[in-house]
Amino acid sequence: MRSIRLSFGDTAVINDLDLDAGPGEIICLLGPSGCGKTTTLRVLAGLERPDSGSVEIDGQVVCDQTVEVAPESRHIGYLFQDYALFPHLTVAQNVGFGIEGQANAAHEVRALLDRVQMGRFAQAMPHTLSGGQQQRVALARALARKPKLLLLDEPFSGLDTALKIQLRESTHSLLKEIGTSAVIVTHDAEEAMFMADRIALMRDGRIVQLGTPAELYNQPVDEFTARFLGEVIELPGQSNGTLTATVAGDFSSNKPQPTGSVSVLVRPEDLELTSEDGPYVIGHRHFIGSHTLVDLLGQDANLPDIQLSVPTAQANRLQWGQRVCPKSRRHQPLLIIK
Ligand SMILES: Nc1ncnc2c1ncn2[C@@H]1O[C@H](COP(=O)(O)OP(=O)(O)OP(=O)(O)O)[C@@H](O)[C@H]1O
Repeated sequence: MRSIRLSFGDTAVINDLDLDAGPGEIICLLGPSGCGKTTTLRVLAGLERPDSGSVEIDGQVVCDQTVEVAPESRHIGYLFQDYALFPHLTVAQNVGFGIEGQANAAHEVRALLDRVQMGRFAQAMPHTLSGGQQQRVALARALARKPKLLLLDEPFSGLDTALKIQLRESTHSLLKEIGTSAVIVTHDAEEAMFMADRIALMRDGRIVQLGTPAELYNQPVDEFTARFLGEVIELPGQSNGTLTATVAGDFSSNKPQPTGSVSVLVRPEDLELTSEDGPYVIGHRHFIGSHTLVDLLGQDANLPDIQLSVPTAQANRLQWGQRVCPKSRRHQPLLIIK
């Protein structure tokens, strides 16, 4: 899609949005509630007409100022957030809906249901299925017409954590096996990192950053991206423009930096705890298995408390009130901000 703009009344919901998905590529639209993810998906599907811009699917313009191809003629599959299965049709009829007349339709339906491990439920009615089973049927139905592009809106929301993890894995494998390009909407950064080849992080109807999960996680363009993708620790620092000194060590960056008093953002896993006499003391420890979360209480007014995940064996050797110092494993910061 190119230069897409869309307003509802006076409110601009999509602002000049460009997005491409390569063959077989999985793109995740990630962002907070209301940033325009679902609307972007609906524009791709033809369920919403943009005020300007164009949409092309597999080399064919399906929407611009003069063209408007109907949703059913766009060769897309759409997996709705609530799955939207037809309640009065069986599982097999749901999957076969729209391909009934085609040669081999029954065989295709059976093969798809087997692929999503729902073969033995072919004659079941949707209301008798669990949420996870309904999701798999809806996925099979979305794939039945062999779409050029598959659109999935929050495909794992409303499922419990264990099932979500299992379905993410199986959906990812299936999409990669079939090789369909897909755009997935989610507000869950971990889910986006798991599923996506590239993530488009959105805010206020714009893409803030587009890149691989590792690029967004390790080289965020701004504080919003850094915090949205994972936990961040903020260390106060003094910068001369090239080198920034903090309690956890010196940071240098090849990008221009602000000078004077700054904040250095780092990922918690880039800090290690040393028993060196430092400006923090040990506070509460929260055992969570192989690691323990340790509260470090800043002993200086401008040093906020932080929490680090420390191997439990090391954490058990720490004493309440002991002075310690975190050290950075890397000299490259995530970001330096004023
Ligand atoms: N048909 C509509 N009429 C008016 N406003 C709408 C309409 N559809 C969406 N909006 C508004 O557009 C904005 C973006 O909505 P959208 O559903 O695309 O966001 P989202 O990022 O998918 O959010 P969520 O994760 O909560 O679903 C929101 O402020 C929403 O209230």
